[in-house]
Amino acid sequence: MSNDLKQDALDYHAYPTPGKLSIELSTDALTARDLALAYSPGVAEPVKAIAENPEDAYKYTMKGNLVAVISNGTAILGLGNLGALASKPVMEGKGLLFKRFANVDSIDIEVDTTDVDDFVKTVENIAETFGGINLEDIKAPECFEIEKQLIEKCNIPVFHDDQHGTAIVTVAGMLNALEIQGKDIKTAKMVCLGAGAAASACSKLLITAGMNPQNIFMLDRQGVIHTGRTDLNKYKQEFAVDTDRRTLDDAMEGADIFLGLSGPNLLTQEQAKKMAPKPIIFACSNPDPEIAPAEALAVLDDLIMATGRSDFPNQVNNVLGFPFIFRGALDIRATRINEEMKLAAAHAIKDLAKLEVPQGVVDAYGGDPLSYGKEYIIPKPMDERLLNAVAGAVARAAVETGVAKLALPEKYKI
Ligand SMILES: O=C([O-])CC(=O)C(=O)O
Ligand SMILES: [Mg+2]
Repeated sequence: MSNDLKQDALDYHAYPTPGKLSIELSTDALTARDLALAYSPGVAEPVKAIAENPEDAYKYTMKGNLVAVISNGTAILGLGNLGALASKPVMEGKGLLFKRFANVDSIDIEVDTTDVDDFVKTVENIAETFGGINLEDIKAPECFEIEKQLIEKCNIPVFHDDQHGTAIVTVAGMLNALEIQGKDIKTAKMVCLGAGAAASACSKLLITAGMNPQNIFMLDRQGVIHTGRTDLNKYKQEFAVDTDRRTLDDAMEGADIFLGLSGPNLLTQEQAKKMAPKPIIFACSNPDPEIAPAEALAVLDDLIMATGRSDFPNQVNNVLGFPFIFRGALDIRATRINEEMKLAAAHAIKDLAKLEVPQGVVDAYGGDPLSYGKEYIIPKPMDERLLNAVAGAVARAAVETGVAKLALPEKYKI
């Protein structure tokens, strides 16, 4: 990152007040009567109503539009385990995006423990406060167990964004990239660098979308995950393939797709050059990709290149997913976010990229024309159509699969 950007980023967080969020009142609190209603004695009435009927919490409190963004800081972006407190700017950032793009209120909670049971117990005990729980930047493999247990214990949606948000957006962008390059997902060969939360979820959703598991070479720090390895946990074992390829160099030979969900600068130009014609590189490590777009494009002129960043074309980042997915889930009071809802979100994002781009979006991104193609495989986060398209798709899928407690709102009917 340039020194300018670094200092501007620190200033952005420091001024005009520290951090990126604040809490506003949503009712009048001007008169003595207002206070008598808002607090003692009036507050006793909603208390009694909720005690009698817990669903009334949605009617009388902010629960229904409130998401908790919860992390323990063990996998902050692609930066690694920097602790709970250091994750707070990212979690506040997710809150900013929730509010800015989908008018979802959120509060970040940094839980200072690396113990799975401790983490689950903490979240379970506070879950009722919220309409949904967005787990963020928790390292694998703990994140898998944490999410599984919390989904079982909570009757509100629990969603690990780095797994499913990233997977939904990746599948959306990948289907379009494959189409533009004239490749078939059923035969495309992919190298997935990284074997953490995002890598595992992206690979699974790509398999659901048609990719052949035998065509995926996943690599962790030890190299290709293959059936001969004895050091694999059960989550990595799912991706073990019978191959004699061992290193990233071996794996890249003839690959159609490179999907990076690992760390900065781990793919060289020499390795990129080994790919098949018309390759696709999604270098999604944040903030610094596995290979810089300029470096990759310098050696592969027929490449489709995407990163997780907003300052390059093709931003494949979970910001295109989580605000709208929760909007849809909250609007029909979903009890969970199931596979059908995830796939519906991916297809909604994919399809939106093919529509003409409104001038407001073009202007917001510097004025250069944007149309479906190599440098525009996925909509821009500023595209206001995402809200209705993705939230609506999620809400409809929830109703169809029987996990919605409310009827489909008029605005989502098609
Ligand atoms: O915050 C972002 O830009 C995307 C994300 O969830 C991550 O990298 O962990
Ligand atoms: Mg994250």
